[in-house]
This record gives sequence, structure tokens and C-alpha cells, in this order.
Amino acid sequence: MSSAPFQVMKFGGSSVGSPRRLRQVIELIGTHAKQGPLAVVVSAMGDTTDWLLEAAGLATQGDLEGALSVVARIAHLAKTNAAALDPARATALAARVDSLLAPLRQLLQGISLTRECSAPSRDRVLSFGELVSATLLAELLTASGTEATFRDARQLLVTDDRFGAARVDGALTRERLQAAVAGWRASVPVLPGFIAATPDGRTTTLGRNGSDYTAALVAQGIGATEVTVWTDVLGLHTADPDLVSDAYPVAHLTHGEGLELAAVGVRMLHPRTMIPLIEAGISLRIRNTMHPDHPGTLIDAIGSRDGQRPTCIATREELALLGIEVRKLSDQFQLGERVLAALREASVTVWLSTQSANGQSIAVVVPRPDLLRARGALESELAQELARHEVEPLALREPVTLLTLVAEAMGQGANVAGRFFGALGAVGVNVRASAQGASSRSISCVVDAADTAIAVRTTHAAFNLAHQQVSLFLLGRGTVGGQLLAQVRAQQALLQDKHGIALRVVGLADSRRALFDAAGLPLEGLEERLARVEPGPEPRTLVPLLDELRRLPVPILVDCTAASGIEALYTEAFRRGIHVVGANKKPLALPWDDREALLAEARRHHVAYHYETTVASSLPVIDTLANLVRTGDTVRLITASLSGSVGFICNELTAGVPLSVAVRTARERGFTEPDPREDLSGTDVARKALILARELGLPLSLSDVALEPFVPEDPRPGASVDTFLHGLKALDAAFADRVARCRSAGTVLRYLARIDPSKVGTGSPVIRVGPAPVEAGQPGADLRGSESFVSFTTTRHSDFPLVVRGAGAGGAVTASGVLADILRISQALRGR
Ligand SMILES: NC(=O)C1=CN([C@@H]2O[C@H](COP(=O)(O)OP(=O)(O)OC[C@H]3O[C@@H](n4cnc5c(N)ncnc54)[C@H](OP(=O)(O)O)[C@@H]3O)[C@@H](O)[C@H]2O)C=CC1
Ligand SMILES: N[C@@H](CC=O)C(=O)O
Repeated sequence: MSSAPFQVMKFGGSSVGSPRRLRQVIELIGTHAKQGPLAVVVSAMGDTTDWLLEAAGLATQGDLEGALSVVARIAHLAKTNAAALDPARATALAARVDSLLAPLRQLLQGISLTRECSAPSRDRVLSFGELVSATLLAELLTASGTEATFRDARQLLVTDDRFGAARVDGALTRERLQAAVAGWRASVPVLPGFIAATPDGRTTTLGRNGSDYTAALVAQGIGATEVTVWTDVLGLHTADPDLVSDAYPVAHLTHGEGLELAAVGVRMLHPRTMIPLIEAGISLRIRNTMHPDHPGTLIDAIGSRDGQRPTCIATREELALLGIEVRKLSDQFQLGERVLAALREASVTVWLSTQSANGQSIAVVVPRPDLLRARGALESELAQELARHEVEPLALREPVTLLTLVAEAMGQGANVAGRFFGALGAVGVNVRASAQGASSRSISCVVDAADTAIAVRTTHAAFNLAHQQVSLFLLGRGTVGGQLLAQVRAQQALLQDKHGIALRVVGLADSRRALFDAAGLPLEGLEERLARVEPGPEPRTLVPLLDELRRLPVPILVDCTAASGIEALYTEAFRRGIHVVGANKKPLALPWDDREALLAEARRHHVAYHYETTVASSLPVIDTLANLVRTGDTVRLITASLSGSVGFICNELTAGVPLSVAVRTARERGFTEPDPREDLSGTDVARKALILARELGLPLSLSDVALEPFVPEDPRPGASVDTFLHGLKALDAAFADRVARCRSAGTVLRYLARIDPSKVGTGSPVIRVGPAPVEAGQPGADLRGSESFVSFTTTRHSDFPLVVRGAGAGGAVTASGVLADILRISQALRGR
């Protein structure tokens, strides 16, 4: 007979709740029993425990008939499962179920007569669930060819008589198990979980997660090396998958991490279960019965090799934060001790307590359902001090959530707390209280319940626990928006695999239609799908969709429109914690105070507003300027060719192409604004120059720009774009003449902007925009196609100005700049 150590496997109620699942369990046990000695612990089938409670409740109300009908339901489930797996013995197994449940029927009869269900009776009632499932499982295993024997846990696990949550006598239990195990090698022992007995044989139950605890005690008692808890999930996840859709099972944790997670309330673990395992050095595996090939999560003494890597984020919701502050502290006050003792006395669980350094104030986090009790206990403990106004009235905040980041050796990792709180601050989540465990394995904070989802997702992303999901709501499906969709489509897989960023387009809108799906819109054929949406008569309000967007991971509103007045939507987005990436210059060219208010709103709500593409498309102009200013350089002059379309038109004119044709071509290539008059009038360049001047801190407005149009003002401003373009023919000859004059003077026609901060306060315009003949060899003379350039003369770059040059317009380049802005937000939130 093998002398190999035992393994213990525990199966939860849902694993044995249906014939299909039960069959998987029997196969699993059969396979593992062939590999070495095995002990099995099983919970009650499906919802049996709830039904037993229901039966006890009905019996207590005197409704014996109702209680017995619930027992019939329990019997039916057990018999159906048994018959499906062993049809040949269905009748015999049904009789077995009936005989097992006969004492339950009698017990319920007794309860219905006395209308009293004492704690011992309740435990006895509950025990039938596990007794039936363990008995049947042993029989079905044997019938399937795996020799198994029912072993009554009540003869092995000894507890005190705290019925409902009995305390185990560890020494006596180990003694009994050690004595029993010798006879277990020939036949797989199947033990009911959750139940035990007092030394005099009265049935007790072990409370929440009781069957896991049984498995741990059995493993410790019989010298097993591993306990596998078979469940419905693939393992212990990095965060609650209901809150973080890309949370994933952690492969390997240390016992210490497991204990920490159990202590902060992770449902799958309980400190009681962890302790015997830690004491005996037993590994715990969490695996999924439906995916037996998946390794699940292993929790052992070694854990993951990368000890510094944060692993899991645990959340405990439905809590309340109570703050107590002493007005004047004396040596005798001992606020912390008194508060904690009073709460202990009132049997209130304290999930977190944190005291100020001088002991003057303490904040405690308690379960919301216990709040009244907790308040009562504290108010009575501090009654005298409250009456004398020595203590402030209790401050209450509810509902709140406790968020805990758990990792082995976290204390040795660099700036974990800084990253944790920084990431939360960046998305505007207020930390109401915080604490770092003495073990240095955990750091916890309390946030408002309304912030739970965003806080968990942000923390999850900040510690690179998974792919960071980014939720995009794209406005505009034209030249830039269309290209952006194409680039997201093309880059999605690479961004996810190589950079851990999962971009999801959740919304797409044009001026009169919108599509939105929080789960993500399929990108294939998306623009066509939007085009098929019945358009509204006028621009629809998108604010309700922002309410949906705000709840998604890293929500970003992406503005690829040229819409006026869109700043109102930005403001609504900022207020909802939504970031904005805009290619639209108009919100940045609002009157100074309005633009300042807009940016202030973004700052107030701790969200990003990136707009690199508003000046010279994807060229790094705004970023370069910001870096110059931030590093203390002084910008003395900016000269630039800021219009890709007008630059292109100038080159075409120089090559002999008529103006009307050149403008049409620029438009076809996606260089112009939706209305090319914005380019030709110089308004677009004026906006860009203004954006740059404002980055320098100059409080200027569009009316301050000295503007000479490239093409004279349209005499019919309300005319359609086509009519305007047609009318341009009338200017062809004049422009050909203008270009010829430039050529004979050895210059090329350009349309330039000049920002000269030294003019501030002189009465001369700081910003000038207009046509300019540029001599060969001068900056801008040799621009090709739609190229733009920006030249910064600064204190540090005085002899050789810093020049940024490249394609200054076009759908693909602009979209790539928008995408870069989006990725910038995502990276900032990951704390990199
Ligand atoms: N093209 C370029 O090279 C560059 C462009 N930009 C800027 O990018 C923006 C977009 O330009 P471009 O793609 O060329 O323009 P397009 O005209 O090609 O596309 C604009 C899109 O915006 C939509 N739209 C208009 N108003 C709204 C609204 N209120 N809500 C939702 N959608 C709306 C339009 O829908 P509908 O069809 O229904 O009108 C259209 O789909 C502009 O602000 C431009 O200045 C910046 C740098 C370079
Ligand atoms: N119409 C603009 C496009 C970029 O902002 C231009 O011509 O530069």
C-alpha cells in the first residue's frame, strides 16, 4: 500500500448540485485517486443549505406541511442527481436518501410542535445537507469504480458548543484524525464539510466557509501536503471580476498573501482555513471543476518569485466610516483603546482603524448593518466626554468601501503607497482613511462607495495587473475620425499584447446620430452601421451617454469634429471624471476667461485634456513648447507655417496649378477644415497661433490677432462650400500673378504666423498671421506638400532655433496624433 502523503479535495455545493457537475466531480476524484491517496470533503448539494434554513423557519412558525415540502424538494434534488449517475440503483439510492432524511422530518416535527428552533437544533437541521451529499457521493464513487467510504466528520472534528460557529479543539481533532487515517488508504474517505460535534456527540456547524475549514483541518490532521478547493472560478482573481472585467486568476501566492486576503474579506478564503494550512506548511489550490486542466491559483509557503509585484486588490463593500475626535487630549484619555474595546464589547467587527499620531482622533470602519450598534456603543462609552463637549460629535460617512492592495514584501517595493494613492488621486478618487499593514503585505484605503468601481479599476491598471482597458467615445467619423477608427482597428491587438492596453470603442457619433455599447462596438463596418442609424432632426444631446461612459474603465471622449460650442460637452465630461482628447481647436480659441474656465474644470476633476493635434497635426509642437516653458527657458519668438492645407496650396501654386484646383485637391486629400474658408481666411492659423501664445501664458484672444487672409473674404459667407469653391476660379489669375511676382523676386509664397512675446504691452500685435514671400534658404522656403514648421527662438535656443517640421495636415497623421494623446492618458494612469 502506498505511503505517499494524502491530498485533500473539497467540492462546493454547486460542484455537486447537478448530474452534469456531479459527473465531472466523480471523474476528477477517480483520476486523482489513481495518482495517490486522497480524502474528499463535500458541501451540501446546490441550494440545500438555504432550503434547510427555510424548512427550519417554516417549522418554527408551526408550518410542518410547508417544512416537509421543503424536505421533499431536498430529497428530490438528491434522488435526481443519484438516479442520473447510477440509474441501475436509482430505487436503492432513493431509499437511502429517504432513510437519511427521516430523522430530519422528525426533528422538524418537534420544532413545529414547540415552535422553537434552538441553536443546537438549527445546527442539527443544517447538518443533513452535507450528510446526504457525502453519503451519496461515496456511493456513486464506488459504483463508478472508485472505492469510497462515507466518514462522519462528527466523529473526527471536535468543537465546543458555540452552535452556529463552533470553535474546533485542534489537539483532539488532530488526535482523532491521526488515529483514523490508517484505515483510509484502501478506500477514498468522503467527509461531510461544515459539520462537527461536541465531545459529547452533539452536532455543531463551523460557520461561513465551513467546508473549506473542514478540508484544512482534515489535511492538517492526516498530514496531507495539499488541499484543492474545487469551485466555479478559475482561481483567485487579481480583483473582483464583477468590477474589473479584465481581472485574471493569480497563478501563485504566498500563504501570507492568502491570509492577508482572507483577513480583508476575500470571499474565497477565510483566516480560519488558512491558519491550519500555514501551521502545517500545506499548499492550497483553488481550481475550477469545469476547467480541470487549468492550474488555478496555488497558495503555498513560497509564492511567486517576484516578491515585489502587487498581486491582488480586495474590496469590501457596505461599510461605514466613523470618526471620533477629542477636542483637548489628556494623558488619561486613551481614545483608541476605549473605542476599540467598546466596539469589541458590542461584537462589532472593525475592518480598519487608524489613529492620528498624537492619538487625538481615530477613524474606524465597521459593517454598515452594525452601524447603529457601533454608534450606540461609542456614544455610551464616550457619553460623559460628549456631554462635556470634550469630544466632537461622531462623524459618519457611509456607504464606503475598503480597498486593499495585497502583495508579499510590499513594504520593500519602491513607493507602492505613492503609486496607489497617486493613481486614485489622478482619477479624482478621495481617500477617506488609509492604513498599511504591519506585515507590509497590504495597504488599505477607504473610498466612497460611489467610487468603488473606478478606484478598483484604476488601482488594477496602475499596478499593471492586467491589460488596461480604455473606453473611447469618438465624436466625428470624417477624415480624422475615420482614420482613427482604422488605426485603432489595426493597432488593437499589438497594443494589447505588447503594451497591455486594451482599446475599446464604446461610442461613435456624428452630428445627428450616435451608437453606444458599454461592452464595446465591433469595429468592422462601424461607420456604415452609424450611417444606417436614423438621424435626428438636430444634434442630439450626448450627455446621457456620458453617464454610461463614466462607469467604464479609463473613459475618454475623443473629439474629431470641428463643432462649435462643444466645450459644453467637454465640461459635462470633466465633471463626470471623463478625460478628453480633442483635435478640435475651437474650444481652445474661446475668449480667454472661457478657455481658462474649461481647463480649470478639467483640473478640478483631475482629468486629462490633451490637444496636441490642434496645432500642426501630429507634430510635437505643444508638448515641445510646454517642455521649454516647464524647464525654465524663455520663448522669445515663434515663427511658423501652421496650415498644412495653405502650405500645400502655396506649393501647388508655385508649381503652376490654379488656386481653385489646388484648393479642391487640398480638400480631397483631407488637409482642409470641413469648411475650407476657415483655412483660406487664415482663421484656422489664427486659432493655432493663439493656442501657442496661450501655452506661453499670454492672455490673448482671437480679436488680438493681426490677421491678413490668404484669400480675400468670401463676399457670400452663407454660401455652400461647393458654391464657394466654384467661385474661387475668379481668383485663379490674380494668384498666378502673385506667385509669378514672388518667383521673379527670388521668393516663394508662404502663409506664416509670428508670435512675439516682446510686443506684449507695446501696442503692437503679439500675434501676426498673413501671407509672406520667403527667400530661398530662409526657414519655410523649402516646405514640401502639406509640410508645416514651427521655429522656437528661446534663451537657450538663440543661435539655432529649435525647429519642429513635418506633415502638418491629413487624416492619417492627425489620427495618429490623437491616438498618441489617448495612449498618453492610459500610460499616465498606469503610473509609468
Ligand atoms: N484634417 C486634418 O488634417 C486635421 C484636422 N484637425 C481637426 O480635426 C477635426 C475634424 O476634422 P476632419 O476630420 O477633417 O473633419 P470632417 O468634416 O471630415 O469630419 C467631421 C466629423 O465630425 C462630425 N460632427 C460634426 N459636428 C458634430 C457634433 N456636434 N457631434 C458629433 N459629431 C459631429 C461630422 O458629422 P456629420 O457628417 O454628421 O457632419 C463628421 O463626422 C477638426 O476640428 C479639424 O480642425 C486637426 C488637425 C489636422
Ligand atoms: N486644416 C488644417 C488641418 C490641421 O489642423 C490645416 O490645413 O492645417
